[in-house]
Amino acid sequence: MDSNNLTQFAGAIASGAVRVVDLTFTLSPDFPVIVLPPEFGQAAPVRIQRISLYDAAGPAWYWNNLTFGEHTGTHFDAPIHWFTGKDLPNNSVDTLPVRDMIAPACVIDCSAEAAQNPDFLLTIPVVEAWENRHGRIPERHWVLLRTDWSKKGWRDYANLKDDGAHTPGPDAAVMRWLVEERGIIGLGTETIGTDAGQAGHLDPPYPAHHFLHGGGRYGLQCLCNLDQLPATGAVIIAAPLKIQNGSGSPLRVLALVPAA
Ligand SMILES: O=C(O)C(=O)c1ccccc1S
Ligand SMILES: [Mn+2]
Repeated sequence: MDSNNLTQFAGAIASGAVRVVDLTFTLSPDFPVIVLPPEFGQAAPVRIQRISLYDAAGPAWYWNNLTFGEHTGTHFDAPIHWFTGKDLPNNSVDTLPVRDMIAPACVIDCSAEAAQNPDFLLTIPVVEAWENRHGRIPERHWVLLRTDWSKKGWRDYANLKDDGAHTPGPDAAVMRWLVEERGIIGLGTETIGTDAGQAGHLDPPYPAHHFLHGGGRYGLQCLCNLDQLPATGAVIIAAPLKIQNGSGSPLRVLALVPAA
């Protein structure tokens, strides 16, 4: 692509000919974070501690100290996050190839199924039916699972019951298939994890994490506004913080969408 095309692309964004859709929740102490069984370590809650607000602590400036877990809010999972990806090269947020931070996306709308069943699992037949309509999922594409879960409001977001969270996600067979047969770059979900809330009972447990990160692929969680994206044609910008040896990070996720 020559520099002229890139400049024209920037012009298309400025003119609105290419829409920029924000797929990110506001990072807030009020946003729910994943709750693991009590015997395990937990994500630190988001804390925003004011240092000064144009006051005696800082007469001309406003700033804060931030505390948060790598896996809080709308965030990115790197392969090092899971044991299956722990020995892969360039597997942390500070070492993964920057070219992987911009990639096209396929959006699979399972909002009706998730509305009927909070434990809905995406399967190979559901994806094959999507491919019959929209074409085969190309390599190095994100698969974004639209469930409209992000519209539930923060209070009901985790949908925690006595036996853990009940939220939709992929089954094990489709995760192995998407990584090994379709070569996706990663899976994005609206829910708190790329895995279903009850994924600990699947085989292998947490199959999205298992196969994505074992295959050197990535996860995006707590996305919103997927209903504003076309089934194909959007390009995702997802650049995690460059945290030393980081397993993931909160980030801004943007979708570039050709104006209709
Ligand atoms: O990656 C995550 O945020 C996530 O969902 C997770 C984090 C840690 C342990 C298990 C899971 S399942
Ligand atoms: Mn995560």
